[in-house]
Amino acid sequence: MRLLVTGGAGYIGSVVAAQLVEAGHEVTVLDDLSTGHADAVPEGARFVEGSITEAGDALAGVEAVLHFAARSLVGESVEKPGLYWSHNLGGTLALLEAMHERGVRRIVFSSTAATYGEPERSPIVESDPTRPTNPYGASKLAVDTALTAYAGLRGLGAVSLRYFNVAGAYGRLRERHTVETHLIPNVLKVATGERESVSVFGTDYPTADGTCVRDYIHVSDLARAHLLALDAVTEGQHKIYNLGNGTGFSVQEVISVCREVTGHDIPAVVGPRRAGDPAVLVASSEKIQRELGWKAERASIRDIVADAWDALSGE
Ligand SMILES: NC(=O)c1ccc[n+]([C@@H]2O[C@H](COP(=O)([O-])OP(=O)(O)OC[C@H]3O[C@@H](n4cnc5c(N)ncnc54)[C@H](O)[C@@H]3O)[C@@H](O)[C@H]2O)c1
Ligand SMILES: O=c1ccn([C@@H]2O[C@H](COP(=O)(O)OP(=O)(O)O[C@H]3O[C@H](CO)[C@H](O)[C@H](O)[C@H]3O)[C@@H](O)[C@H]2O)c(=O)[nH]1
Repeated sequence: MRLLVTGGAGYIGSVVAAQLVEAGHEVTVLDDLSTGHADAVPEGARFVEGSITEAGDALAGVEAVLHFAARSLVGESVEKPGLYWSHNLGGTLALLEAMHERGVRRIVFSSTAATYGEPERSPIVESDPTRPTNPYGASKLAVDTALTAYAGLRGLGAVSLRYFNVAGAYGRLRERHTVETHLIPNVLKVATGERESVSVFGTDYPTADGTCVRDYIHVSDLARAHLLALDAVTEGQHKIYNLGNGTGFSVQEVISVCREVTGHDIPAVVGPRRAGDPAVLVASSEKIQRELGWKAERASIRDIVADAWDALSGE
């Protein structure tokens, strides 16, 4: 298929773009490089530098869009909510209008566990309440709502994938955020000497060791789900799937695995809680397994950390 990948110079979008090229698709990447890197765009993909608000020309001849471009820092979204509403919701609405004008009727969208907010139960299923606790999650939920409306009103075919904690690397493609907030890359940067220690944000949560529990999914397994989602897009329907491994690991457990993998003692400094962090976020991915046949191949936390470490330390 002829595909447009927005945000394809970013961490997850570049891995999906690479897998799409490998599968024989004709890929155009549209990215404004606000947080991405031009050298992450895979060989074999066409690169257009620009914003999703001006997607017109990049959509020529395109059959489906995979939409990753977004602002995605929870803390920044609390400080600058307008930026998140305008980029994530406003930008996506502009993209949807441009798609409509060009007759592009299929989209796969990067949604997030942050749409659920503080969960009532674990693991989280797709029918659970969505009560986001920050503008980032709220803006992503608003896009999900818009996709449902466009499917009903205009016959758009949409699949939203609600990622939990994405980690690991795909060959050389790894997390390279200038402002890095995610746990695993920050812990590994201690092992490379880029940071002196890692902060543990709170040890008084109602979990076994007092630190937050998250569901880490390998970026390669996550990317593969997008290829399945693309095949599952049905015009007039909006389908939503969680994507995680169904197993939670605490911050302390992740740091221990990073110590084992790197052989570095990785000093950890206990600090206060980070605002807005739920204690436990674990996905039920039973729906995508049942309906699309998705199955994780690199589910172990050790493999996830080892691949991230190989990519980082190999540079
Ligand atoms: N990393 C995670 O754990 C995680 C979890 C849940 C959801 N997500 C979602 O997955 C998607 C990708 O996340 P990521 O971690 O790869 O982030 P990233 O910052 O590495 O990638 C985002 C890319 O989008 C580009 N971009 C941003 N705004 C743009 C715009 N207006 N026009 C064109 N390009 C633009 C950036 O330059 C960047 O290359 C995001 O939508 C994010 O909200 C990520
Ligand atoms: O230096 C750090 C970084 C993180 N943490 C902790 O590690 C856990 C994981 O934090 P991340 O920042 O790696 O990931 P989040 O769970 O905050 O965020 C992820 O899940 C969110 C859903 O709530 C969004 O989807 C978001 O895009 C996605 O990255 C959290 O308990 C956090 O407090 C630390 O202790 N120290």
